[in-house]
Parts: sequence; structure tokens; C-alpha cells
Amino acid sequence: MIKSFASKVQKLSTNLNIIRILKLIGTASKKWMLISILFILIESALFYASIYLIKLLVDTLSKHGANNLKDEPMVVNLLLLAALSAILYVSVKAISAYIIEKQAAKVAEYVDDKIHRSAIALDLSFYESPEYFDILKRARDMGSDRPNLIVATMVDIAKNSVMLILIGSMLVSIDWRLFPILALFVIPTLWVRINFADIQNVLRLSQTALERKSGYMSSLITSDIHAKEIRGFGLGHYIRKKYVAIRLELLEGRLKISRQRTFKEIMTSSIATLGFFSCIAYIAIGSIRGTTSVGDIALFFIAFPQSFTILQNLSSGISTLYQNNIFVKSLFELFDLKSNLPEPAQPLPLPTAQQVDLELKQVNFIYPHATKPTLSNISLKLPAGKIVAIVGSNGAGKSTLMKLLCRLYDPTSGEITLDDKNIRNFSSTDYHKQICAVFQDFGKYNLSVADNIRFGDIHSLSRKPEEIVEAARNSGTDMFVDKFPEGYDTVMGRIFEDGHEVSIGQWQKLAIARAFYSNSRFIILDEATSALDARSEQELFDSLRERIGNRAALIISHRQSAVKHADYIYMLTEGCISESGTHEELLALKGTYYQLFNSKAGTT
Ligand SMILES: Nc1ncnc2c1ncn2[C@@H]1O[C@H](COP(=O)(O)OP(=O)(O)OP(=O)(O)O)[C@@H](O)[C@H]1O
Repeated sequence: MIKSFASKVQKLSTNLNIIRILKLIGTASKKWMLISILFILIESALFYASIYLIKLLVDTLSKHGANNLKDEPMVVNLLLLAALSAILYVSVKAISAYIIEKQAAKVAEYVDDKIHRSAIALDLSFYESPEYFDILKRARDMGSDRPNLIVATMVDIAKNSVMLILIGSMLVSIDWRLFPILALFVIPTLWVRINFADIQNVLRLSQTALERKSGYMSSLITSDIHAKEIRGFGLGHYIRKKYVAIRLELLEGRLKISRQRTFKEIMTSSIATLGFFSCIAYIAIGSIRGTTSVGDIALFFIAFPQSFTILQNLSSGISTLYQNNIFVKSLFELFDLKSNLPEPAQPLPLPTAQQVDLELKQVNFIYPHATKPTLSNISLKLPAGKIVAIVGSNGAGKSTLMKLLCRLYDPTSGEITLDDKNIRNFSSTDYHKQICAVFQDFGKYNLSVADNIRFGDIHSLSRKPEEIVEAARNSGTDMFVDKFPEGYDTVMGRIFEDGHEVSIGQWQKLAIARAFYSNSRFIILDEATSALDARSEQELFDSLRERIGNRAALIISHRQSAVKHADYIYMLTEGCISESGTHEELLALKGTYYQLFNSKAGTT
């Protein structure tokens, strides 16, 4: 057991990330960390002083007897000092609690912000990976309370360690054997707690995916997104039962461990209590035989239960740290994740010329974790000021190509160039400003209409409010916004009380307005008009060239009406370009493009 305990302690010191946690706490609130340390020292010193003064008092009383008037001032002084240090001790303890709360709040704020910063810095591939979601879930599960708990536990461990040294030295002054005997009896409790914290951590790791699944089931039942289908198909109770089954499975795993731990804790706590009473018996015998002074007996009865409590507190503090280590580890894992899109050491300046082309040259792409390529040997050009379209059946790779153009992923091989320079040579912030995309699953921001449009160019300070109105007009958004009493200040969506819900097509117009508002050189529309009525769609595409000004546009669509005006069209088939040309040329070819738009399923 001793060997196993030693290896546990070693594992504990290497695995607990203590240094890194301390660094994190220091970075989050250096001032409050130093104040905390100061208060730990003051509190411990006062605690020691108040106990030691009582020992001196008892010694003085027992030496001369209470009727010795000569010692009266001394007794009064000792009494006053003991009372004063006890009052100071409780006051400092109360202030310490406030300091810990303040420090913990600072750490929680810092951790929260760092999680958000890390999540923002990661590229899209992390959001499409289950492993990343597991890390993110555990890091998010830190919650706002867990950093508080960790800070409070660390402070508690520090305080208890200092007190243990002070109280231990008191006990050693009575009899050196007392302290090691007590420690020896407490070790099994610590061993069991660490051991089970370890087992619990392994269980938590293995349960993360299932926890996420249960969270997903719960969100299906409670979210507004699925509310219609859940009711329409009567799925509510089916999903609820699945949720309950998962929760039961999770609970059973945890309870199994808790049952084993309860049994072992009863055993080890009994051993510790036995040690406690053995020491009392030892001192009681010493006092009967007259080998221990009355002051020492008083000191023992005050200090000994305290040292027992301190040892217990230390053991539960360490096991709390150990239990929370899985979340701390995930937090640091999240902080350590690096984007798969490296930034150039010396980014090139963006081209200044008006007319620059965006080009894919022999691009191949395989999704992370996928086994076969989604795009193979793609070469296409989006010339300055031109409108280019990409068509293809479901799963052909159109949206993937768009993700590469937006540099949400880097090609596996081949290159994408802007003005003949590989886009990897530009800083991603600079490059992202060159491209603006309306995705199939575009964002719906429950904010004002103006904010929804302004998000297209949020960093520019020189834009005028009239430009928001112009973008709204170009996308057809003005037709419904003008009817709102609060116009562009109207809050969209129904999440907030004063929100105004609009139709999916109207949301889509708002997303297009956002793209039009942006100052990018290139606009990509991926099925961006799928929810628009036929007239609005036709109007938009018929005059797209005027609406986008001198920018180039890439249109991804299944509809002939959306692509027929394009200067050039690429047909994508199973990740490869199978045909290319103008609308008329492709129809004349009578190949896949022709079949797509002239088959019964084809849309016009
Ligand atoms: N995140 C991903 N991870 C792995 N594979 C993916 C991922 N996203 C898409 N794929 C694969 O890439 C293929 C192409 O998907 P993509 O979304 O690019 O097709 P699409 O042409 O836009 O289809 P649609 O017309 O239905 O929108 C899919 O069949 C799928 O197998």
C-alpha cells in the first residue's frame, strides 16, 4: 500500500498542474493572490498565538494557584492577549473569506474570457470534430463555480499546511511521537480519496461523449429549432425516454464507484478515529502518571483535535483538487490547442490593384478524419469583377470549395492564390476581409436590423448609416424593414422580449444585405437565395452585377435562374470539375449540366 501511495503522490504532483494553476491564478489576479498569501500568514500566526497564549495561561494558573495575587496582572494580560488574538483571528478569517471570493471571481472571469478567446482563435475543423467538442465541453463544465472552488481549495490547502506546521510543532513540543502517529492513521483516508478521485476522473473522461449525447437529446426537446418537428412527428416522449436511459446509464456508472468509495471511506475514517483516540489515551496515561504538565494537557486538548481536523481538511482539499483536475486539464488542453491554419511569420501586404483574381490551382482536399478526398484536382478562376457559378448535385463538394476559398480550411495540396500569391502568405485577418460569404446555414443575430447588416464590416469606423440602408435596398431587406415602427433599430428574432420575428426568406435577405454591406473584393453566395420567393430571386440575380458594384461574385446554386447570367460556370461532379463554360456552351454540350437542368427533377 505504501508503494502504491507513493506512486499516487508522485502522480498527483505531476498530474495536478499545480504550478500551471498557480500561474493562471497569478495572471488573473496577482494583487489578490499576494493579499491572500499575506492573510494566510496573518491568520495562521493569530491562530497559533491564541492557542499558545491559552497554554501559557493554564501553565501560570497551575504553577501558582489561582489565589496568588502576585501573578494576577500576568494572568489578566495573558487572558487579554489570548482574547485579543482570538478576536483578531476570527476577524481576519472573515476578511480572508471575502478576499478568496474576490480572487476567485477574478479567476472565473479570466478563465471564461480565455475560453472564449481560445474558441474564437480555433479554425473551423475543430468545430467539426467530436474530440474538440469533448475538450470544449469539459472546459465549459469548469463553469463559473469551479474556478472559485479550485482557488478556495488551493488557499485552504496553503492555509492548512501552514497551520499544520505550527500545530505540529506544538504537538511535538508535548511529545514528538504524537504527530507521526496521527499522520500515519490519516494516510489511509488520503490514499482512498486520491484513489477514488483517480477512478472518478477516468469514468468522467469515458462518459464525456455520453454526457454530450444526453445534452443533445435534452436540447432536441427544449430548443425552438426542433419544436415544430418534435410536435409534428410526436417525437417528444421517444426522445425523452432515450434521454432518461442515457442519464440512468451515466448515473449507474457513478453510483457504482460511490458505493465502493463509501465502504472504503468508512474503514479508513474508522482507522483515523482510532489513531485520534490512541493519542488521547497516550496523553491521558501521561497525565495520570504525572509526566505531562497541565499546560501541555490543555494545549493537547486544544491543538490535537485541530491538527486532526487540519489533516482531514488537507486530505479532502487534495482529493477535491484531484477530482477537479480533469476539468483543469481540459481547460489547459483547450488553451494549448493551436489552429491548423498557420499564420505567416511575415505576412505579405494585400494587393492594392483594383483588378485582382482569386484562383484555385490543382487543389485537392481531404477533410480531417475522412478517408477519401472531397475535392480532386480543382483548378478554377474567379476573375476580378466577374460572376462565376458552380453547380453540381448534392454532396459534389460545392460548399467545401467555398470553405477553402474563405480559408476556413487549407487545401491538402495545390494552392489558392490572390493576385498570384498563395493566400497562406497573407494574414488570415487581412485575407478574410477580402471575401464575404453567405452560407447555407447563415447566421441569425437576435440584434437590431442595423447590427445584422453592420456585421458585414464591423471593424470599419468610417462607414455611414446610409450605407446600411443601401445594402438593405440591394438585398430587398428594406421592403420589410421600412414597415417596422423602429426601422433599422428593430431587434430581430424572438429570443428577447422586444424582438421581432421574420420569415426565413426575410432572414436570408438580411444575410445577403450583410454581404453587400461588406467591403470585400469577392462575394460568395452558397444557395443564398433558396428561401427567397421566385420574384425576389429573379430580381436579385437579373441585376446582381449592378448590386455588387465592381466586386466579383461566386454563386453556388441548384437553380438555373441563379446561374444562367454568370460569366462562367463550373460543373462539379463528385469533387472534380467535369464541365465548364458559359450557360449556352454547357447546354450545347448536352452533358451533365444539360441533364441537371433539363431532367424532371431539375429546377429552372
Ligand atoms: N465536416 C466534414 N467532415 C467530413 N466530411 C465532410 C464534411 N463536410 C462535408 N463532408 C463530405 O464532403 C462531401 C461534400 O460536401 P459539401 O457540403 O461540400 O457538398 P455540396 O456540394 O455543397 O452539397 P449540397 O448541394 O447538398 O449542399 C459530403 O458528401 C461529405 O461526405
